[in-house]
Amino acid sequence: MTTTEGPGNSSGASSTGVSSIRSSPSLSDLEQRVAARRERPAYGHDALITCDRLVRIFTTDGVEVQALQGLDLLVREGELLALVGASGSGKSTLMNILAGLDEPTAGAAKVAGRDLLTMGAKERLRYRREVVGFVWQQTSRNLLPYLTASQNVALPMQLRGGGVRIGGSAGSGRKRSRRAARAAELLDLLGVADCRDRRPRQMSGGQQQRVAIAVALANEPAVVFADEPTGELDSHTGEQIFAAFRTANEQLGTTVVIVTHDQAVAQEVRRTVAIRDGRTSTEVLRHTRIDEATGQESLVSREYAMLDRAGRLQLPAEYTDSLGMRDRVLLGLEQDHIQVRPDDQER
Ligand SMILES: Nc1ncnc2c1ncn2[C@@H]1O[C@H](COP(=O)(O)OP(=O)(O)OP(=O)(O)O)[C@@H](O)[C@H]1O
Repeated sequence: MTTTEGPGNSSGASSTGVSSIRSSPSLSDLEQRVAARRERPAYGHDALITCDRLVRIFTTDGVEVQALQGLDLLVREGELLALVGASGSGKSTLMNILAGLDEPTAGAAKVAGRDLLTMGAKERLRYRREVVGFVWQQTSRNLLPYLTASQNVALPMQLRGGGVRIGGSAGSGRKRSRRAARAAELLDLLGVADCRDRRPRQMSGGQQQRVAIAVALANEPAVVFADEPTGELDSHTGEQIFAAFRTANEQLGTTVVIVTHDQAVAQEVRRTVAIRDGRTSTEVLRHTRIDEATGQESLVSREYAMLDRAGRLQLPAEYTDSLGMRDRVLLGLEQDHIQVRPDDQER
C-alpha cells in the first residue's frame, strides 16, 4: 500500500481514527452540505465594515504594485480595533479606501450599508461628511489653521446642514448655537474644553489631535478611522490621544479603527489585526479573566491566524523560518487540528 502525505491524504490522520471523516460522502450528505451552505448568511451580513477580497493595484511608470491582495476584514459595530503591519503592508491604502478617498481595483467594501465601489461622487461626498470621520497623522491635516477649536468642530456640522450663511435669520442663529453647544460638549468630553477659543498654532500637538477627534465625531459618524494618530507625538501624549479614542468608543458608542505602529496602543485594545503583504494575516483578541478564587483580574490574549474563504492561511514568518519551511509543506488532518510540517523529501 502506498501512503501519500499531504493535503487530503494524511497518514497521521488515518492512524488516529479520522478515517470516518474521510470516507466518501453519500449523495444525501452532499445535498445536505449544499443546502446548509445556501442557508448560511452572506459574508459580513452583520458587520459594520466588510472588506471582501479587496484588491488595490497601483501602476506607476508601467510598474504594478499590488498594495492590497485580496484582503478580508469584518468589523462589528461598537468595536475599537487596531490595525498594525510593517511599512508598505497596505494599511494606509486600506484606510484611504474605507475613508472614501480612493477606490479599490476589485473586491467589495461596505461601511454602514454603503457600497464603496458603486458610490457616485455626490454620495461619496455625503459619505465622507456624514458616515465616517477621520483623524490623520499630520496634525496640520486635521484642522483649519485660521479657525478656533470650536469653529473647527462646528464646521462639519455646518457643511452637513448646507451652505454657510452670513448674517442669517433667527433660525440659522438657533442652529449656530446648537452647533456651538455640541462643539463645547465634545471638546469637554475629550478634555480640551480650555482650547475652545484657540487656533491650532496656539495648541500643543496632543491638544490638536484631541480637537481633531472632536471634529471627526461632530456629525455622529458610524465609524472614525485614524491613520497613525499618535505618530508625531511622544509616548505620554500618545497615551492621552488613545484615551480620547477610548472615551469616544465607550461613551458615544462610536466604532473606531486605528492604524498604529505603537505597540503600547496596539496592546490596549481588545482586537488587533495585523496586515501582511496586503492581506489580513493574524489577529490578537484580548479579554479580562477574573480568577474565581482570588477575584484577581488578568488580561488574556490569544493570537489567531486568519483563514480566508478559499482556505488560504498566512503562517507567521517567525514560525516558518524557525523550521526552515518554504515552497512546499506537509499537511495532516488530525482529530481536532491540522498539522503543518516541513517537507522531509526536500533536497
Ligand atoms: N499612490 C500610490 N502609487 C503607487 N504605489 C503606491 C501608492 N500608494 C501606496 N503605494 C504602494 O502600495 C504599498 C502599500 O502602501 P501603504 O502606504 O498602504 O503601506 P502602509 O502599510 O500604510 O505603510 P506605512 O506604514 O509606511 O505608511 C507600498 O508598496 C506602496 O509603495
